[in-house]
Amino acid sequence: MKIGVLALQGAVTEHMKAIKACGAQSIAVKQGEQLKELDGLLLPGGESTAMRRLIDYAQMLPALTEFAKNKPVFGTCAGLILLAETVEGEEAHIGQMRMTARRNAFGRQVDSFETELAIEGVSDSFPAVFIRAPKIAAVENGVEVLATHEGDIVCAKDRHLLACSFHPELTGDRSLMKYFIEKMCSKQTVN
Ligand SMILES: NC(=O)CC[C@H](N)C(=O)O
Repeated sequence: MKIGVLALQGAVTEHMKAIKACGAQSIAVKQGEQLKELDGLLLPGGESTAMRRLIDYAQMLPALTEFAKNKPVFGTCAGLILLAETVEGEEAHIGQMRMTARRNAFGRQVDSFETELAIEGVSDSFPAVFIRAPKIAAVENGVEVLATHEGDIVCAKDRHLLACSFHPELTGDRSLMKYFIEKMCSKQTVN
């Protein structure tokens, strides 16, 4: 199994390690061409505006959008924002996941926090690290809410697309990455 990590900016190395720890091959993706060989793609946390600029510079947006239409993609934090069909107050980016993202919904960098979350079908107590995290302000019909934090949606699944507000790569708990790789990438279902 080959899982790519969009490697233009953000928490790339940690995700590459997490993918390897789940028994898959991890590939640092810097060009659209590389997407062809992948079974799934991870969009890391970082800064979505910076990532979008680098995506445009590498002319990758059409290839990323095409990939996300029918292949498994997991967007974490800034990656969630890239995946969202609607981003409050700004243009969408890849835009394939049927939800609305609200950037920096949990405050500033100093308001970063860690909490234990119940994630449906994944874990009863997942250690979730929130760093200037977005929340999922709304989901459309058919999108499964997998986790909430104090009423806010922080993890959801839309067909072959998965997104979470927090940084799953920053702790040793690999259960969410395992879920993505084993349950979502190995099937290769096209809608
Ligand atoms: N840790 C993160 O990925 C933060 C996301 C960042 N605040 C953004 O809007 O892109």
